[in-house]
Amino acid sequence: MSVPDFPVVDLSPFTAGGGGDEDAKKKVIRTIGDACAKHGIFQIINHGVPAEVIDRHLEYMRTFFAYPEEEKSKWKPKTDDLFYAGYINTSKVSQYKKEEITINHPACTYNVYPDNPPGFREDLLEAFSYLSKTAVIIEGILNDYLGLPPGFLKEYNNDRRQDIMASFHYLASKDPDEEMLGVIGHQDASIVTVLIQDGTGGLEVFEDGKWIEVTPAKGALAVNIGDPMQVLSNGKLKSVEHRVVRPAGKDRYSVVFGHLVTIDKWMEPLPQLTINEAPKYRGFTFGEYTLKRLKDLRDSPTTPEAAHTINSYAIGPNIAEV
Ligand SMILES: O=C(O)CCC(=O)C(=O)O
Ligand SMILES: [Fe+2]
Repeated sequence: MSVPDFPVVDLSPFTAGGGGDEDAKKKVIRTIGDACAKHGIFQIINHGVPAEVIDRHLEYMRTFFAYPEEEKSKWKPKTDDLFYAGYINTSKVSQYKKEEITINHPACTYNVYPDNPPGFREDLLEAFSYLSKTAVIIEGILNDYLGLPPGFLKEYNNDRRQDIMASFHYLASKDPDEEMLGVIGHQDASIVTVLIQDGTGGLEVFEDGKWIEVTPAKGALAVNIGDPMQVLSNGKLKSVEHRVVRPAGKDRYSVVFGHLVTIDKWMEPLPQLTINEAPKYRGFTFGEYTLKRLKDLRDSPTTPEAAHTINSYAIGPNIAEV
């Protein structure tokens, strides 16, 4: 089921040469902020990432993922650490029928870049750079929506080295009885996630007790709020629960850009936003939260309650329902 009211926002007041008029900018801030408060997700057009860059990256992905396993496996992660980059086929190690190539910020020492197809490395870095710029714009918009001092979030989150981009290939399901989920329901560890979806569909969010499809709008990127933003905003912005259902008989390609904070960062509801209301979360480091989540990913907790989420830091009852 799809819902028409996840807004598709025209970001051009912020991307078309930067000289957008103030009223147009205010309108965008209000629409995006309200969407994040209500749904935690929206789509953007005129987002500053050229269509050629998106198409080229998707084309590179199709070529790369069509290679035999032994070729792709040349670009496996360098280490067995919880933090990794490179090629992984998750369908080999879990029920998730997808494969992925992940790069972290170019400054990251454990990045692995495929040489094949030629130019893929440059393409990955180009896509990373564009998606990062879009994420920074969205962070600034949320800063203003929350009434924070100009540039406050940019200053707070001024180290980009933990940012990550994962390019996914979801394998088409063939058997009607096969598990259809590509990614189970979860909330992201990002401040914001910027997502390229091909036209296939399959992204769903959990709202009002049901799963609702986020139908890809033409030329649009999807953007969702992650846990750290829900904590910093004291629950004003919603870290949306979402999942991916593999469309029957069709391969799906998507690119997930996580605009993160560094692991040393202290997370708690911002003082500016807890003047008139009590904090809903206790403080924690991003590192502690991330390590516990990555362990969950590896060890698959047997019940949803056992999984590490921001609710583990909630103060007071029923905080899950913000
Ligand atoms: O592939 C997608 O569309 C989204 C995947 C996702 O939610 C994630 O990797 O966090
Ligand atoms: Fe996600």
